[in-house]
Amino acid sequence: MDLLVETVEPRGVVRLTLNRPEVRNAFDDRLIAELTEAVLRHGRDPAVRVIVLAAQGRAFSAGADLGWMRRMADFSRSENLIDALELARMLQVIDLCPKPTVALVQGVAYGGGVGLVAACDIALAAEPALFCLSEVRLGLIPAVISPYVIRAIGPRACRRLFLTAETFGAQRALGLGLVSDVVAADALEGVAAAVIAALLAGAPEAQSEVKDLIRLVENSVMDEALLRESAVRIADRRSSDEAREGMAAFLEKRSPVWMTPDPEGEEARACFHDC
Ligand SMILES: C/C(=C\C(=O)SCCNC(=O)CCNC(=O)[C@H](O)C(C)(C)COP(=O)(O)OP(=O)(O)OC[C@H]1O[C@@H](n2cnc3c(N)ncnc32)[C@H](O)[C@@H]1OP(=O)(O)O)CC(=O)O
Repeated sequence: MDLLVETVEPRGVVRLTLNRPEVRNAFDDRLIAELTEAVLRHGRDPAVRVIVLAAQGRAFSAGADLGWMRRMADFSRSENLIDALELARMLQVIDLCPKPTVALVQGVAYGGGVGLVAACDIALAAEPALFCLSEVRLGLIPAVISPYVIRAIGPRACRRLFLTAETFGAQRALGLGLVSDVVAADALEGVAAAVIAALLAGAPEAQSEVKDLIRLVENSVMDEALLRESAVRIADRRSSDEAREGMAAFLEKRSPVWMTPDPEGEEARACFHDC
């Protein structure tokens, strides 16, 4: 399997591991299809609370598989377009996933690998991680990844990094906003566990709505309609079951009990997580 899919502890966490270490986890059409399907399926599953994206071996991802890209070069324009749209869809599915996504970047991320990092909500990078938007050195362009990378680090930094294709380390990635944290290599799993615990303590529907709201703000100009929309959302949220439970738990000095639908969809099930 090019993608390992595991349900791991604590309950509610799914770990997706890129598993093509022999090509530094470069993704071809098969891995793209597997990753897209896995994120879609687990993103819809009410029992899943957090999706972790990790990688096997010493690289996080060398981006698009250049053997596959080279083969595609001999196909027609429309076949290339269909193929490129699948790559674009994979990033969009990760970006729009209603569950929090956490990338564990333990090694190099090149080209499309940087796109994967940028599309996740949270990215933890281990010190040896190296990043490169290498496309122009290959005569390619960072195209389908650009919306996510430009959103993460802004157009000024993108001009520098897209045009020079220079490599940069985890600390610079942190300064640019490409990753959320930099940790020592041997601390990556421990920090990930702490972040996952914090995510599990939050209310699932509220987290999904937060992601939606961030997207709305990112895609809007700061106008009256946006201010009103954000007010409408919190007004509605206050009376939601989750908010009632969260506020009651605080006032009663206890941990909240988040309700999630049964995985079979038959009955509501209480899901308790320690804060
Ligand atoms: C998404 C879009 C575009 C892209 O993503 S374009 C691709 C961008 N990626 C790159 O430029 C990375 C190219 N690879 C490297 O520079 C290096 O391999 C590395 C990632 C820095 C790792 O170096 P290391 O020394 O650890 O490993 P090797 O170079 O010896 O590679 C081992 C093995 O893996 C093969 N390989 C590496 N990367 C790829 C790749 N991207 N595709 C296919 N194969 C790859 C390499 O050839 C070696 O194979 P051997 O058979 O063992 O020789 C477009 C958009 O945004 O729209």
